[in-house]
Amino acid sequence: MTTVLDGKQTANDLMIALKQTVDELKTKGVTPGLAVILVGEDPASAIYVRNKHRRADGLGIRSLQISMPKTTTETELLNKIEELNEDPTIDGILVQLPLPADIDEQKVIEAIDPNKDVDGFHPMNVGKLWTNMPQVVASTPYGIMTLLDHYHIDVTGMNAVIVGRSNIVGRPMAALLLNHSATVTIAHSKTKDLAKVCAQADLLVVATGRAEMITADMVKPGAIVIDVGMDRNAEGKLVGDVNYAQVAPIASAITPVPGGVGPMTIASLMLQTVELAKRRVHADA
Ligand SMILES: Nc1nc2c(c(=O)[nH]1)N[C@@H](CN(C=O)c1ccc(C(=O)N[C@@H](CCC(=O)O)C(=O)O)cc1)CN2
Ligand SMILES: [Mg+2]
Repeated sequence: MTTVLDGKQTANDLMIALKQTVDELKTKGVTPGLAVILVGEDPASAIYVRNKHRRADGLGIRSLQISMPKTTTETELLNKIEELNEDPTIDGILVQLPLPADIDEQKVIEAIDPNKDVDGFHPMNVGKLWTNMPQVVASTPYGIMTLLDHYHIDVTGMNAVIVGRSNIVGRPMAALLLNHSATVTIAHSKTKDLAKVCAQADLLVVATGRAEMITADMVKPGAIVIDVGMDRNAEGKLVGDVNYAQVAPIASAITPVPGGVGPMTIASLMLQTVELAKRRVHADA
């Protein structure tokens, strides 16, 4: 029997407990504050930002949604970040990616106060993660670890293969799995004999952005398969990077798309915003 790792349900369960924590923080005079900046009109980004706002709202987190036009200059964006860095009511700052092409993404990420960098993308937080002293961790890999934990899956000693080397998913995923004592391989578009590498995996995490590219022959029977992809297939249907129909029957556990990793990404953002806000209680005490 294959276990479907239900990210939607898990996220809902976690948010019930988190609401209590937020309520407790409020009795101590701290309302967690999250600022989400969206530059331009990318329709998918607009949906994700709206979903983040809804989740925050439901928890009682103060969520500041800042929409800036696609004509925004890099300087204007940096000034806005500076303003939020200085705002004591804001615990977490996030700039929705991707940014318009004429804005330097790395420069923007590095402008965020590392202590408010709720996405964990700032080099200081990346460094802390890779030295196994994580402060804030990228939401998608953090959500995947939380989902595995929720299903009592211990990755210690597992052969973990990650397909994809992005700063948002692949790299931080590798660091987290290594910190949890998995044996980690990062595969990517230049990897030789990808099918053979994937077929060695006890845990396969796929984040390539290529619709249904992981087929049954690339998966070891009994493997745990985590699909980070959100792609459209030829019929325009939302699918993952894994061919679910082929792979689900041979996997021991698998995430669906939608309803797997995506909801956990947003849940992680909420969990870490509240963690950042908790430090305000200690600072004020
Ligand atoms: N600053 C950031 N930008 C981006 C991040 C990020 O973590 N920080 N990640 C992605 C987008 N993303 C969150 O921002 C995100 C994407 C998708 C989902 C989600 O819940 N997906 C649903 C399906 C949605 C659909 O129907 O289209 C699911 O998987 O069930 C949540 C968050 C890039 N940018
Ligand atoms: Mg860019």
